[in-house]
Amino acid sequence: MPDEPGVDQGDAGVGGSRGEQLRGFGDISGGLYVEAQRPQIVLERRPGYRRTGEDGGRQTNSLLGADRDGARQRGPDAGRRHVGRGYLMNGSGSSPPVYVPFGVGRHDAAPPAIIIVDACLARQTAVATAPASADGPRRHGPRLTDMTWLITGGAGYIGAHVVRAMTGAGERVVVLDDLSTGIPDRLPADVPLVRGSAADRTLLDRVLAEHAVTGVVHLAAKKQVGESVEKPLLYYRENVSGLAVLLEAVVAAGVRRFVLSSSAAVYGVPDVELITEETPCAPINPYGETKLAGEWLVRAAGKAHSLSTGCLRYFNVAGAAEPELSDIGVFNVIPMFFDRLTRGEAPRIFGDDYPTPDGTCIRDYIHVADLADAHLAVARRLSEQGGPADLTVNIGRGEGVSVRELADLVGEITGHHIKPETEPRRPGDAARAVASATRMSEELGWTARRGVREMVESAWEGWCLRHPQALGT
Ligand SMILES: O=c1ccn([C@@H]2O[C@H](COP(=O)(O)OP(=O)(O)O[C@H]3O[C@H](CO)[C@H](O)[C@H](O)[C@H]3O)[C@@H](O)[C@H]2O)c(=O)[nH]1
Repeated sequence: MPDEPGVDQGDAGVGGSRGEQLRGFGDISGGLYVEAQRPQIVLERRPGYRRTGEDGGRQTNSLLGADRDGARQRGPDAGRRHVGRGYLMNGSGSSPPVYVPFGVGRHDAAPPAIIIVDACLARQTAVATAPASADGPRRHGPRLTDMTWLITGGAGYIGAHVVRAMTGAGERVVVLDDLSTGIPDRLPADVPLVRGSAADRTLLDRVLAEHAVTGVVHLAAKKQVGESVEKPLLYYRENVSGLAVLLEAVVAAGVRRFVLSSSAAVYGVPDVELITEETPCAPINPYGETKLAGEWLVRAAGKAHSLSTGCLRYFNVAGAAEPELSDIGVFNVIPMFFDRLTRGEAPRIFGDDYPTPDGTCIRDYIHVADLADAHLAVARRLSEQGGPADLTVNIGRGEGVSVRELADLVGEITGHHIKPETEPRRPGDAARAVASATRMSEELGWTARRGVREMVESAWEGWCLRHPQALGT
């Protein structure tokens, strides 16, 4: 094993059968068990993770995450970084690389850790500390989940909130984002970011293996309705063909959980009070079509390849958990109102002759932080043994708000009381699109906690951060 600057080396036991010991790196082909005598094979001295792709180059023969000196740290971080996990790679050159996902307890506890590895795919499926020895009880390390989630599009507006929710709940994540609209600064410093396309098979193979990914949350996609009408081929390529490439990589890597970001756009313009997951899907634009085709693809792949899948149909997403994470696009009604007000212009209401109480369209707005929590709930459900293999859920609040009501609230919160102007209807708008959110609450116990006021307030804070002039106009 070559020395790397700043990297400590230890002993590894890698066995062709349980208990057989080798030193350093070994070939585990055919072996069911890997037993690490001193789990800290190679630890980065600096805390946090190395980044790949963007600035880190290839990672070989290194563990991710732990800072060996962390045990002696004081303060809030003390002891927190002692979960060593990562992978070993057989880099002999004579045989294909074998990746051994690797998880251990606190290194100061140093119990021999038994890592059970799937024989075919060398994928970690469980970690347990060794039984108590004769010289006293062993200290058990922290329970480790065996999941690492790849979040594609994790540097985007919604993706960054998903990253925040999942890492906040103790999940291990890695982000893949081409940064076409994503912003690296949205991510916590210790979340690995790989820059690249979620449809790049070579990159995907590497990332899935190097990070020992066990589940994928796929958010990277094109998402503008109008653009999809002008560029349907681009939307089908990105949202459908690209998804097929990702699923091929996922299946080949033996990843078993897949969560897809879908949209209420799959329903089209149904004439119902509440849209349930059983409401027929009839998208009216290429964006909605690609989301529906993506769902089909995911479910079919799930059935054929034993993938547990979840498709989340988002309704109208708004707000921000922190101002820095807010949406920078001006494609939806709330930022479009802010934009007009900031320029001293009247917000526009597209149509006030709909068959609704005040004549304007009704939508179901969902706070992005609630939406992110819903991803966590679905991801965890898929991780549970016996969880549904195929879950399709609306993510909304089940409450409608009209455009006029929203305009009034925006005026109140921003202090910009410019009377909205009414314009002709916008083609393709449904009079009403409100979710039935009962499946999420009944099956997963998830319900949205934040209301529309909180969405507008937090969105406004984020807007003012980027448009300070909005406060002065
Ligand atoms: O300046 C504006 C902007 C929008 N609207 C109205 O506000 C409502 C919401 O419009 P958005 O563009 O914010 O959202 P949509 O409901 O059209 O679409 C959103 O929800 C869809 C799912 O139904 C898709 O997910 C889509 O990507 C997402 O933007 C619509 O009635 C629209 O006509 C206005 O009156 N004035």
